[in-house]
Amino acid sequence: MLNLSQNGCSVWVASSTEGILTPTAVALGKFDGVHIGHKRVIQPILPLAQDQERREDGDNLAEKSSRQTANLTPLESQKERIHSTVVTFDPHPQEFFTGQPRALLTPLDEKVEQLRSLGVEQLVLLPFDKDLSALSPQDFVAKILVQQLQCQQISVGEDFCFGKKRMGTAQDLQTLAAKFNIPVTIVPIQTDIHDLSTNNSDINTTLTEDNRISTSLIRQSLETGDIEKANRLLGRPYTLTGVVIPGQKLGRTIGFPTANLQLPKDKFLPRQGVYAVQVLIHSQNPDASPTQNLGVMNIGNRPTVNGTNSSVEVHLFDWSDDLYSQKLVVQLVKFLRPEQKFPSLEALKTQIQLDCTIAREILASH
Ligand SMILES: Cc1cc2nc3c(=O)[nH]c(=O)nc-3n(C[C@H](O)[C@H](O)[C@H](O)COP(=O)(O)O)c2cc1C
Ligand SMILES: Nc1ncnc2c1ncn2[C@@H]1O[C@H](COP(=O)(O)OP(=O)(O)O)[C@@H](O)[C@H]1O
Repeated sequence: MLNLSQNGCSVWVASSTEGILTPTAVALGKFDGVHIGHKRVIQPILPLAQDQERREDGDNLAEKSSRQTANLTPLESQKERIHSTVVTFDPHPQEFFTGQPRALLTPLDEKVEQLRSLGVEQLVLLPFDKDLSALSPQDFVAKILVQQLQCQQISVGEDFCFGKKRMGTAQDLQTLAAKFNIPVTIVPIQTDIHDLSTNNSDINTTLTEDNRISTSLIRQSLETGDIEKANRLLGRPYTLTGVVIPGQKLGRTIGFPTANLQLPKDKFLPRQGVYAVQVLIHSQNPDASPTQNLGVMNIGNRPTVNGTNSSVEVHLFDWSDDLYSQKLVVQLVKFLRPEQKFPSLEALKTQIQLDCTIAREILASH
């Protein structure tokens, strides 16, 4: 069990159901990206929403809460607090079945940070293995949700599937959980309204799977460099978070020092090329607030200097201090151009100067 905390708030992260905070209100899913559709699924289990549901649920809930708090000392009633819990699978089920490592929009640390900012108290990573994948929907509900998680409330997306061969649907979950008096909220799939209102006049052709807000639609947008769309679907900027490591020390010789980022191995990278970015610099002092800066980023192999490996590097505007070992959170704003092989360092330098001018304009009006 890990307690990852920041700014005084923390998320309990458990890699099994042992020793977790119970009872729980559970949002179930993979939640890669924690996009706006995911947030709608998580929202009903947050403490405020739980209170509201309790108020709205009249007699039924009055009876339930008196059952929970009757004859309890304040400490005991605190123990009975329902803990908002996101339950997900590790590894990603697709990785388990294909054996192929899967790049993620939000590797663990980023997912925890997003959940923390939403007010989620606990993240349980169910080890996705042969045993878990073989559980029937009935057993999943009885053993995992009821017995181990002591679940009192559940929220899932409309397309949620669970149990052996993904046999159980969200409706099945509702029916099975009802036998244990556990209410299940089924959240409708969200669509990208921007595309519906701007792209097409024929509404029937646009109300397709293509407009569903999903992790794969965000991945596609990032792959094509459509950062505006990815950010819209995420409800926040797509970010690359890493620690600054040394590079070839060439940047400073052309007047554009670049902080090279070491990213988690499983981080999903957007299209290679140059971007306008906003950057949060976290100093090593955990109590200090991050500083916000603007800059340009290149993702690629640096063919001009015969680079062999892919790198992610950021040049910050109006900055000249050392950044080695610091944590940067780079927020992508706009894709500017693909990476190119220039005939000389001088030609590369001229192009980077132009990139900076364009990026400054974009970021100023952002
Ligand atoms: C805004 C920006 C654009 C870049 N564009 C290219 C490019 O088109 N082609 C290329 O080979 N390298 C490009 N680079 C990478 C440079 O080659 C790299 O920053 C330089 O070699 C310094 O590397 P170092 O940090 O290892 O010293 C770009 C870097 C930045 C910051
Ligand atoms: N404006 C800036 N943007 C990015 N890094 C900067 C800047 N000014 C100073 N630095 C520092 O210089 C380093 C980059 O210089 P560079 O010559 O490109 O070396 P390296 O190849 O090690 O990245 C960064 O890691 C950081 O410590």
